Amino acid sequence: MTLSASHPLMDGRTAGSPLITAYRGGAPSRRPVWFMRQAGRSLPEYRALREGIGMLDSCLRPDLASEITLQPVRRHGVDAGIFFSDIVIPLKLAGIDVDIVPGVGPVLGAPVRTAADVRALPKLEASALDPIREAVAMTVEQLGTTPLIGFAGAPFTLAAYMVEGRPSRDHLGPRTMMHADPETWQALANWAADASGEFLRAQLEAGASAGQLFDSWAGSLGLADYQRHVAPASSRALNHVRDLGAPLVHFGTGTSELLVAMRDVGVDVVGVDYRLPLDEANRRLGGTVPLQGNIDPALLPAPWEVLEEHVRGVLAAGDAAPAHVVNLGHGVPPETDPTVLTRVVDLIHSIEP
Ligand SMILES: Cc1c2[nH]c(c1CCC(=O)O)Cc1[nH]c(c(CCC(=O)O)c1C)Cc1[nH]c(c(CCC(=O)O)c1C)Cc1[nH]c(c(C)c1CCC(=O)O)C2
Repeated sequence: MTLSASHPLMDGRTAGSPLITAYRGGAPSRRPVWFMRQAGRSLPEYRALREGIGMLDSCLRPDLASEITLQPVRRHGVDAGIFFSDIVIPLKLAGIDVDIVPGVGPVLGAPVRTAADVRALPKLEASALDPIREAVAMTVEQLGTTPLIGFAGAPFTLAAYMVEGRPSRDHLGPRTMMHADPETWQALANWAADASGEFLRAQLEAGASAGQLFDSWAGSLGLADYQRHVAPASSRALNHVRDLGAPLVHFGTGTSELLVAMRDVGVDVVGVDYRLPLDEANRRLGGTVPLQGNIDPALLPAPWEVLEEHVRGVLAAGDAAPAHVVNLGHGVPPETDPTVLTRVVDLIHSIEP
């Protein structure tokens, strides 16, 4: 463990928090809850702050990134902040031409498709991550005993954007490359692993108390492809931070068939999307790890009675796991009424852990 003695996980601020207790498989004082994409367009205070400022620019201004991270913690009383940034920030900081186009997602100036393209990828310099370190440090200062979760994109999800050059449905480009030119694929996946790993390490060292690897698009892969062409790179990304001793979470969507393989890259907690009930996910994992999930975002606009019954069902299914951190099965949809999220948090906290 090389976190400094004044790190929130080391100086007594967050180690006993409900989130970190549950991530470590213990019995928390209340059932912890946070939401993927809790910061963002569902909040009017976010839209006001972002007025006229590009998404990636806002991520690289420490004062803005910090304030946006804190907004949902103040409003909803969730058990964690998730650092406001994006999985493509390490690409941007390495000098790659990438932007986030509103309503579309990450778009690259030039896709990365050949061995020469991969060889020409720039190295992410440690000093380029300074705005990230500064934003995290400002944020944990304000968060006090509430832990901050750092994150990074998993190599497959990042490489999917890099090969396609933009969001795609089926991720044919990267899935072709891993078979047609496995050496180039491996070099690209390793580049992405190292960039993501360093991005996550910067957040953890600067004060984040846990880390989540997002492999949002891993569900487009069969198990054999995942194990052979993807899992080693995901493990390599996490090798950058394992010595720090902070709990690590692994999440993807459409990954019901991949849960065991995703655990086996070496994580403490598995995130489950909305497709698989948590008791079944726990059965597939043999009761080995705490689970995070999995309120269906589609139910957030449903009548309260319908949503409440669903949330209670998620908690009951989560009881099967060694420990449970409540989340959504994917991110908060931008049109979500934020008062509903606060009500969900209050409901969860009112129930015996
Ligand atoms: C696939 C992925 C991306 N980025 C991310 C993932 C993995 C998680 C997931 O599956 O959702 C990760 C991410 N992106 C963002 C966060 C912040 C923390 C959080 O609150 O969860 C996190 C953890 C902010 C963001 N990242 C983005 C927004 C929206 C930007 C805006 O406000 O206009 C936010 C708040 C942009 C983004 N960035 C990306 C997409 C697909 C988009 C949406 C594009 C759109 O619909 O406009 C790539």
